[in-house]
Amino acid sequence: MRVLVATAVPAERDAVARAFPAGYGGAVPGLLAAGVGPARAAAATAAALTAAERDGVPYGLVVSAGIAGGFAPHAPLGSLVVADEITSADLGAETAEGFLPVTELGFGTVTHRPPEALVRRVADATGARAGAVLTVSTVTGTAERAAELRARHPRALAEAMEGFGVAEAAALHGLPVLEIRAVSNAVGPRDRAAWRIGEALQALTEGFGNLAPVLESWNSHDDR
Ligand SMILES: O=C(O)c1cccc(C(=O)CC[C@H]2O[C@@H](n3cnc4c(=O)[nH]cnc43)[C@H](O)[C@@H]2O)c1
Repeated sequence: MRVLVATAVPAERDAVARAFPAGYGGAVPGLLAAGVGPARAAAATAAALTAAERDGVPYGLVVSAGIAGGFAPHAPLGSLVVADEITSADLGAETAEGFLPVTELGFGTVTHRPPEALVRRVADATGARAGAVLTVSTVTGTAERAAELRARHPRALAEAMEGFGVAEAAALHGLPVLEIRAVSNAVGPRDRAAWRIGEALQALTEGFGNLAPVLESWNSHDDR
């Protein structure tokens, strides 16, 4: 089964690629730097999946991967998280009574759920914490917004900007999805000096190194 790993930027793609050095004996995933944000990620991932199908080499699993903000104290800097739900946190309507997700407006979806058994295997193999990973179009920059998101999503471990878009593309192609993130900063007040992007990229490389046998041995029938 072929695996497509979609990151946002080339630095994340290259961090994943370092887990599969020249001479690596197993299957190397397809790697795509899809761009930042859910819309760009969805469009680029859908295009890659369509091209692979057209060329007769379809993918069987799609992975959204990269760095993320972690909700303290649940996801510390440098740690890995794996999504057991991929939820769009800002797709909906603001009302006087608070935020309403699009599902409560009568359309769409706001959550995709990766295969449970695969999430467990990823967590066991990498030490990643499993929980909700939120997709946002605006990076959180205040403690108030961080608290509001956690109040609405008490299981949230991290926020990033692409997972839901990648998951929408995978779903349109009838494919399972995973989201794996390495925490580069805390969700909350903006503090660029506190970002640990290098450490997070290193954690991503190590995580994918440990993950490789899991991805190679998993097939979607395991979860049915
Ligand atoms: O300017 C800022 O204050 C700021 C804070 C955190 C991240 C950014 C980015 O532009 C990175 C976006 C990029 O990285 C992922 N990412 C990393 N940390 C976060 C976060 O705390 N919230 C949302 N996304 C994050 C994201 O998936 C993008 O690909 C700027």
